[in-house]
Amino acid sequence: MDILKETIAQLHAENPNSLYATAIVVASVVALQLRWWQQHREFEQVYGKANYRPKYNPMSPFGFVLEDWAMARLWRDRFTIYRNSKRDLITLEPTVYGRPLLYTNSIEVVRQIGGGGTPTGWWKAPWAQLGSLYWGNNVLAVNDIEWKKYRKILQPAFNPQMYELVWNETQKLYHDMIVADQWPLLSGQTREVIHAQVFTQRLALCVILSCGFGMPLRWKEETYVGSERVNLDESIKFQADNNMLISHAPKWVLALPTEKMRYIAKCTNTLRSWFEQAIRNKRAELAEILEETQGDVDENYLKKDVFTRLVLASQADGTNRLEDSEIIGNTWSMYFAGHETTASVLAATLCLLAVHKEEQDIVLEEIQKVSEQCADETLGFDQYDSLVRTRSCFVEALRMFPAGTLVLREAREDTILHVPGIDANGRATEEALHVSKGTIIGGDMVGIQYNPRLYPNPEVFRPSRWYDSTSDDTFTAFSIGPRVCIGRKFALVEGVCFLAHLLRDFEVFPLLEKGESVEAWKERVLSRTEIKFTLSIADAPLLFKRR
Ligand code: HEM
Repeated sequence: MDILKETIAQLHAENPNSLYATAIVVASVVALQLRWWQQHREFEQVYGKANYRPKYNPMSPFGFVLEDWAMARLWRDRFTIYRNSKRDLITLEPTVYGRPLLYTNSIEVVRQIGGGGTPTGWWKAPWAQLGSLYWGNNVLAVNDIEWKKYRKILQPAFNPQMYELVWNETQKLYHDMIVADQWPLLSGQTREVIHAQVFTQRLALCVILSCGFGMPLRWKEETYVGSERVNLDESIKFQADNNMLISHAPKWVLALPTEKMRYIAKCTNTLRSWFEQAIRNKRAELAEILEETQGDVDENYLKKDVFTRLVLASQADGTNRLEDSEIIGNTWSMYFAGHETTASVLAATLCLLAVHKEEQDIVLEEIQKVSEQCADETLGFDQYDSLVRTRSCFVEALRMFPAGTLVLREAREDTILHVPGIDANGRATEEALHVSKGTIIGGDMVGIQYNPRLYPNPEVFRPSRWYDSTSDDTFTAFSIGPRVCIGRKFALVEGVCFLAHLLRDFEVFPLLEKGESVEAWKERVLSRTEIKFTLSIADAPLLFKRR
């Protein structure tokens, strides 16, 4: 306030006409404040007094910059924010900046809002998708006919052949990693890893490149692209970490001559060159195949991988045709959705197993038993279904650290939501809540995974909750309904294969700092997350001992 007064006084001194300017500034501030106040009043009239008051709207740029996307606070308060609400829904009213919105920790509500394939009901509002639309329209960000078109192009690539490839590629990369990074080979030898994410991210990048895009990469292979001499892995990571800034900041901010902005430009150019080159190469490959087969291309080739299908669609006629920007947008969304997410969950699984020796023993017993039934003890994709306990550890870690944090939707019309809850006598209830057009709701994936109605004692790492899962739909952290994660099985196969190989060869322990107890390690590692576009465990310091 003092700064405002000083600025006004200075303006007056320098120029008497500044009175008009001052009046305009003050009127704008008052109008904004009134608008803010009116929005909040209307919201309270419809949905009742706020249950939760963070400073900023979690999805706003302010929330992102000033409070680690304010999601950090939702993570910190995950055991308490829904406690005083009788229904699995709260009203969240920012006290400093941003529109009020609803938040839910009910998977049943997510099922109702999670569509996006119809022109009515709930949708992914374009204002909330700026971060995902930077590279072009894509399946993650759009709605209605466009979404259906992308999903129809991409879905056939997610087939048993692809999952088998994911398994084989993960297995190959694991062995590559052991040799290239010189992991110990003699029993009892150890390896200290300060950030397990370094190798889980490399794995996830190589697997998505190979199985999603048909571009195999060896563990140590360099991925320099174009003239900028920036590594591809690094560019993707930097882009993802700074996505909010890149997609929301005005052009002049990105052109500022600071080190960070120059590096952002380099990473963006690297990725753009890579996308353009990849499209050119794929078009050339397709032309050759069409010539060789005289247009009679094998059905399996047409389902081959996501990238082939996207480039093929750019040669289609009519409404199914894709522009280059749509190929790039969809390629980016696959990278983004399929890379960091899986890598984060793998790191979290290893951390949780490091401090739950009893669970590690259960998994080892399963892996050894299943291996014994294989020729040469080589685990193949056929064994995936038998590794139930290994998969359960991955899914339980995903529950505790849900990499996809938010299913965000806006009501396109007045509608009714059926919201579950529990009454004062502990009986299950269901409320029909009238929701007005324009209301925003966040399907809070952290809230859902820690909802005691869905997962009793949610703070406990208990993989056995998943032993009897007969349907993938029970893995709620991948969302639910028509817009369920398209890469769900891809991530599960990659995670299980890598864990089965690593845990068969190595015992994992927490890597303690000097004088640190295991309890202190748990506090340092398991209670801190990093939330950018995805949620991940902040650090994963581990010690691996060769069995
Ligand atoms: C553990 C790993 C993963 C987690 C936790 C995860 C989580 C999610 C969630 C929660 C959604 C719903 C988002 C929304 O509706 O707003 C989603 C959608 C999506 N995911 Fe995943 N995902 C993972 C791995 C993958 C992989 C490996 C791929 C690709 C190979 C992928 C591709 C996608 C795509 C394209 C969508 C958009 C689907 C649509 O809207 O139709 N994800 N994911």
